[in-house]
Amino acid sequence: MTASTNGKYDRTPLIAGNWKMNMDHVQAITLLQKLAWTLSDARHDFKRVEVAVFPPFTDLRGVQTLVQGDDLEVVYGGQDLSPHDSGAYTGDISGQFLSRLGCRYVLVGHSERRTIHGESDELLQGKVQAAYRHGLVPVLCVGEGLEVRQSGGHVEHTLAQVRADLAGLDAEHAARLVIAYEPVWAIGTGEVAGPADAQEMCAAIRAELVELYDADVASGVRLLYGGSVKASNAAAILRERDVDGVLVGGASLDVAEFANIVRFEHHLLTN
Ligand SMILES: O=C(CO)COP(=O)(O)O
Repeated sequence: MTASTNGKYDRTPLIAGNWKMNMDHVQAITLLQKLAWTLSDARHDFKRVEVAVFPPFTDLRGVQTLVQGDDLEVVYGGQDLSPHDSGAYTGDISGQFLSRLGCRYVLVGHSERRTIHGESDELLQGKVQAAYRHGLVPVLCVGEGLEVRQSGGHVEHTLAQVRADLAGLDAEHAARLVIAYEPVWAIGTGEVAGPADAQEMCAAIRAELVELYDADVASGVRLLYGGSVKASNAAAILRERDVDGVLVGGASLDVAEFANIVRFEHHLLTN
């Protein structure tokens, strides 16, 4: 256990807000400023619980300027990146650009990219590698759809994604990885996987990382849960042993709600 942990976790919890295709660059500044004020009023300790936001690409320059100008401790990342570094890839964004904008993280393989844009595991493998080439930490998103869940194949399905997307990644890089388990049936639906479901999958992913790498690597990787997370259910999910954070969609657009998720420890103490 290190000084930066919260006393219960071996890994610093990460509370991340995926804004998806919401908030233009003007709205983004207002949202982030309010979030920073709210957390500062609450004396949030960002070293104990890390806070990250994933705004649309067009917001990132403004976010960078605000974070640097006001010395904010919120970190940020891109929602996607190209597997390539530069060239004739119209509409794509290089990890180099994200890195230059001060991003710490980048989402890779969000289910909306996998389904709407048909992103394959082969492509995602290239994106994971590209993230590391540019000094970004990938937040690799995995998870099953409703049919797979109903057939009981959710663990094997999700682990197969982990294996495929991490193929060729060495232990040194893998140790810094973040993986988000986001069951597709629980995203934006109000359906939330129970804490036990989140723990089941996170434990299975951690065990898979022991197989793929070793126990040291596996114990350092942070595993998040995502899918209809709100202030009212976050604390129970985050209490689970292998769940090290949450990736929040809709609720991250509401400052008070998101701030309460960030302050889940407070809920653990008071509820
Ligand atoms: O996809 C998600 C986060 O990446 C989850 O979205 P919701 O929290 O809106 O269900």
